Amino acid sequence: MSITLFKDFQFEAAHRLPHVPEGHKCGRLHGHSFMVRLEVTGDVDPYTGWVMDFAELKAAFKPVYDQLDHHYLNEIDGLENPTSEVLAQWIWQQMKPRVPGLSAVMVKETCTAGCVWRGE
Ligand SMILES: Nc1nc2c(c(=O)[nH]1)N=C([C@H](O)[C@H](O)COP(=O)(O)OP(=O)(O)OP(=O)(O)O)CN2
Ligand SMILES: [Zn+2]
Repeated sequence: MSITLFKDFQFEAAHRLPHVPEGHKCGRLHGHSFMVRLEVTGDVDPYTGWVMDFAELKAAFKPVYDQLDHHYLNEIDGLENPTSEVLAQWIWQQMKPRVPGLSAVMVKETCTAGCVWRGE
């Protein structure tokens, strides 16, 4: 039985979007409490009753979290234009080798805005 689990993370970071039109508010340096949701899809182990331990997923995300939390995203390799869309794909690239069952990465910049990357 295949099922999708998720775990949410929050980190604080600053960014600016260098390719927005002149005068756009997001061209200025500002910060967000970013929310990241990692989804993992797989079979439920009949003995443990889970796809994977949430704690294992948290441990796998820790090195990525440490790169992002309280950092200026534009200074990170691959995040020179740190839109939600770019960040979701970047997190996917970091996490997929660590978590083969990864099926989606959601990034929310605010309570009302974000995106979901489901890989290729
Ligand atoms: N498709 C995208 N559009 C925008 C992104 C993005 O990453 N992808 N990012 C931004 C800015 O980072 C901005 O900080 C967030 O945008 P917005 O939702 O407009 O922010 P507000 O909190 O001000 O939203 P309101 O609902 O108007 O209060 C912009 N666009
Ligand atoms: Zn922003």
